[in-house]
Amino acid sequence: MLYASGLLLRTVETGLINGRPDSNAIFRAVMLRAMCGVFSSILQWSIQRVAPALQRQVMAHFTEYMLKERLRLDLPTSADKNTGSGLHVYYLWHNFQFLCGVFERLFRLISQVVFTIQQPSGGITLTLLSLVSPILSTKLLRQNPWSGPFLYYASNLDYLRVGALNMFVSEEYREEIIAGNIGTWIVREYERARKALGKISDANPHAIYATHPTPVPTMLIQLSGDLPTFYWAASALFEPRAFSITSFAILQQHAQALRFTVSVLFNEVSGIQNCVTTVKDLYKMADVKNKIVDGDQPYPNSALSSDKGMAFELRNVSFAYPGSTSKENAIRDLSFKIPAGHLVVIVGPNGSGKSSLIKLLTRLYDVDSGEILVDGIPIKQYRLADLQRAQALLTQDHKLYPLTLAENISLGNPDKFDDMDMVEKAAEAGGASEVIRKLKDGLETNLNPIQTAHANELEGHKKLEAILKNLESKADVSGGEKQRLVAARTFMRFSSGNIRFAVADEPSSALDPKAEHRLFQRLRESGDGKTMIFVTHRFGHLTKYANLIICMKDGQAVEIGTHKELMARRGEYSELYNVQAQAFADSTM
Ligand SMILES: Nc1ncnc2c1ncn2[C@@H]1O[C@H](COP(=O)(O)OP(=O)(O)OP(=O)(O)O)[C@@H](O)[C@H]1O
Repeated sequence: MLYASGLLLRTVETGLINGRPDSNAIFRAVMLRAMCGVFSSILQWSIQRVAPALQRQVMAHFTEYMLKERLRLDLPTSADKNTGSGLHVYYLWHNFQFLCGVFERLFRLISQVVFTIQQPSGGITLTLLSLVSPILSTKLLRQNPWSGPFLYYASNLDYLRVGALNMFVSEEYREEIIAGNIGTWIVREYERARKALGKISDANPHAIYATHPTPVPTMLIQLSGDLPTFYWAASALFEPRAFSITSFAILQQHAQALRFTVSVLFNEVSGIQNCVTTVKDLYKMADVKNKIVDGDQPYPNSALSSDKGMAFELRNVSFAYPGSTSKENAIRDLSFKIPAGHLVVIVGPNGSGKSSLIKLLTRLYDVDSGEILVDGIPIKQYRLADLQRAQALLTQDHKLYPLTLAENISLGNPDKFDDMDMVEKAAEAGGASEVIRKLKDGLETNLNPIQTAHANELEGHKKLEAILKNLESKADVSGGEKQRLVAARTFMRFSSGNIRFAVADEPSSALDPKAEHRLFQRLRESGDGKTMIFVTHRFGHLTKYANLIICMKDGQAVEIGTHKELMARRGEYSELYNVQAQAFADSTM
């Protein structure tokens, strides 16, 4: 287009100087310019048409890649920040678009340089002069703190207070703010902190530090941008015969276009580095090795494993969560044995290490020192998939998946995914049948559907409002009902017939006493005499079935034995037990 514009100007100028404008030549130049315009529009339109399809394919490819790579990570590895967990597939698409843009600008630069160099009056000099301003601005702006790596943080306590108090507008706190009547306090405290902050700027650090202390760099950049004009003025003085307004206009156009393209490309250099880093991070995901190393021994071991389930032995086991800032280990020098088929109850105060112990026994984490043996050989020697197939774990943290309830329960035993009879039996065992019956769509209800509706300025648009309301309406259940549904998934897991070790880690915190009693009873029945561990704070009715009670405190097993033995000892366990028994004794008075 630059070439066509130049040609048109020159043809018109020649015609004016000769006094006989060449209408054919002018027509051809106009047509060339117009065709360039048409071609450019078609090109842009095609890109807009192709881009969404390309975006879909690129994003679908990388979404699947990231899904696979993330799902294969174990717990300690996925907690590590260097596993590409911060990557989002949109970045990849943007990077792709960005790189396409860089190539486009490189092509543009080459064509602009080629045309500018060919200009009759000082094309090469002009090309070089056009580069001065972008180079200078890159050099001068390098002093700007934001062009290199940086980290900034706020340390002003009043500023942090203002930010924290501002968060109270979130819906999350509404109920407690109203119930606790703390709205007035929040506003008062906000005003105090705001006043204390005074005139200290709370603008973004970019805005505060972006400007240079003197105007000199900006002036230099501006003047260097005018170098092609100065050059043209000088050549008009020294070489008046080569001087013409047309050549000035053409050179100006070329110089401006060139300067702009080079500036944009220079600014994009750091972006290219970021792109390369992102792509490297993406492909590094495939190289991330799981911290929990798989073993090669099959489980069950025909020579060692008992039909009664897994037997455990812990030898001087210690464990701290990776990256934990706690001064104490979660588990400290723990040693005990659980014979196959035993029903074990683990009790102890909050933070005493009960759940951490379960995570080690189910090999969600590895011990830091010491050893755990399963059926006589180190747990690390078994194939992880075999161990996982033989375990059923139910905790209070387990979540409902964003799928239908039928699928939520079915996934306890993916081999019997479509077996609705089994799903219904599992729901019954988990105490969830009643919950499901109450829901309009029953087992087909999705309690956590992904939301895709997007609306804007709907006020007054009754029809659209009604559609949105319908789209957004979703069923909800109580905390205890959710626990029943999650428990149903565990009962489905029992139906695989492979379970040799079952754990229930406080799965009943939100259940009413009757439901809790029933859940424990059904779990014991489904456990079918295999090794089973219950972690609970309300252990009264479980103790009579327990072969072994482990009382934890500060990451250690302070007492191990049967209910009778531990009560006779009058230690930690009997104290915990008596507190609960006392409550019942008092209530009968
Ligand atoms: N993911 C984690 N990262 C770091 N520390 C953790 C993590 N989970 C637990 N801890 C710490 O490990 C210690 C033992 O926690 P654990 O959850 O095993 O206790 P618990 O006996 O199950 O407690 P509760 O009865 O409250 O469930 C606690 O000090 C806790 O703060």
